[in-house]
Amino acid sequence: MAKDPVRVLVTGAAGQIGYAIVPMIARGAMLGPEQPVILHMLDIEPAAESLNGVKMELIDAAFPLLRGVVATTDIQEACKGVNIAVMVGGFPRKEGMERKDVMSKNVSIYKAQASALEKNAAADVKVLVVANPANTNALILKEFAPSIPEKNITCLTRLDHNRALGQISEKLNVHVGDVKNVIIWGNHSSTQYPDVNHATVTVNGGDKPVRELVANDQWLNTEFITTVQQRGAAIIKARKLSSALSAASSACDHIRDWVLGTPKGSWVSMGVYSDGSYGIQPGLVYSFPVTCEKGQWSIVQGLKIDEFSRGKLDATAQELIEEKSLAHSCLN
Ligand SMILES: NC(=O)c1ccc[n+]([C@@H]2O[C@H](COP(=O)([O-])OP(=O)(O)OC[C@H]3O[C@@H](n4cnc5c(N)ncnc54)[C@H](O)[C@@H]3O)[C@@H](O)[C@H]2O)c1
Ligand SMILES: O=C(O)C[C@H](O)C(=O)O
Repeated sequence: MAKDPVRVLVTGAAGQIGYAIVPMIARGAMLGPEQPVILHMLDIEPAAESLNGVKMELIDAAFPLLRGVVATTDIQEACKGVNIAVMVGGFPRKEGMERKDVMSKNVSIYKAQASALEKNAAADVKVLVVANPANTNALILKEFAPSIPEKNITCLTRLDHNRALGQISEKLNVHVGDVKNVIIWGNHSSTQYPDVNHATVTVNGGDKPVRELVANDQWLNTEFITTVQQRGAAIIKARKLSSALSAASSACDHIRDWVLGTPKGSWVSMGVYSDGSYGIQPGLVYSFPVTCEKGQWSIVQGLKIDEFSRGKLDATAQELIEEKSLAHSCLN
């Protein structure tokens, strides 16, 4: 039997990530090759004409899975009945800025859009916040949309996760698809902790620890970590624009695994509302290792955290505590 279409909202759809992600969604990269979709695209008034151009291109691309396009500058209309909301709308940082430098502009957008989502979206809407500062924007959205279950509001750290997989694959000269179970802990910022202590590579049908294969703790504990932490800044320096195709692709990965499930034996990183796991205080949106099944994520429990990692987990939590109070002061 033909499946009913799923309504997917992309905010900031006339921007860079928007332009990269809408064809991916319309081709099935987010919800699978059998799932029809209706795209809801939101942008602001000055971008209305450009947004309409994106709609024209979507029609011209004749995607068989695409069953409709709503392109609007009206937030209420954009949110009507959406099942998935990918929140990209906002302002990107420029060279020399930290992601929290776009805080005051972006958190107020998330406060305003929270109530529109709450009022208009499907009751079980799954929300992914991409715009920076992603964890704190997601937290603000959660606080101002109290009727959306907290488990349904997440932020993107899958890009950092994929960057970590990419660095290991390059170092070991192995296929990236054979590397798994890296972890991004904490904030999508330069304090995030990319952790390879539980990561493995499939070699001759068996899983071998990344630490054993790399055999260079000095590199893993220094350069590897800073490369992943600073990758967003390196892309901005090179392109003069922040990452877009990799962000769009990772956002599709995030939703796909959340909805369709993570492969057996592997986990991914997602920014989720903390429940106190690993000693991270509740009340923060923090990136954890998660597995997903039947549309629900759960934090992987029981991983051993050594002293080096403990310090890093706590430092990025501390930054999120500070961002949270800065965000609240921007909203007052
Ligand atoms: N979490 C991540 O891994 C990650 C990765 C890359 C980029 N980002 C962030 O994603 C965001 C978007 O990046 P981009 O490169 O696409 O930027 P962009 O400037 O190209 O596009 C952003 C779009 O959002 C629109 N917009 C602004 N205010 C809006 C509002 N109130 N409602 C709806 N739309 C609005 C703008 O008009 C623009 O079209 C930035 O904040 C960037 O820092 C996050
Ligand atoms: O670094 C940025 O500002 C953009 C994005 O968050 C990224 O990680 O590429």
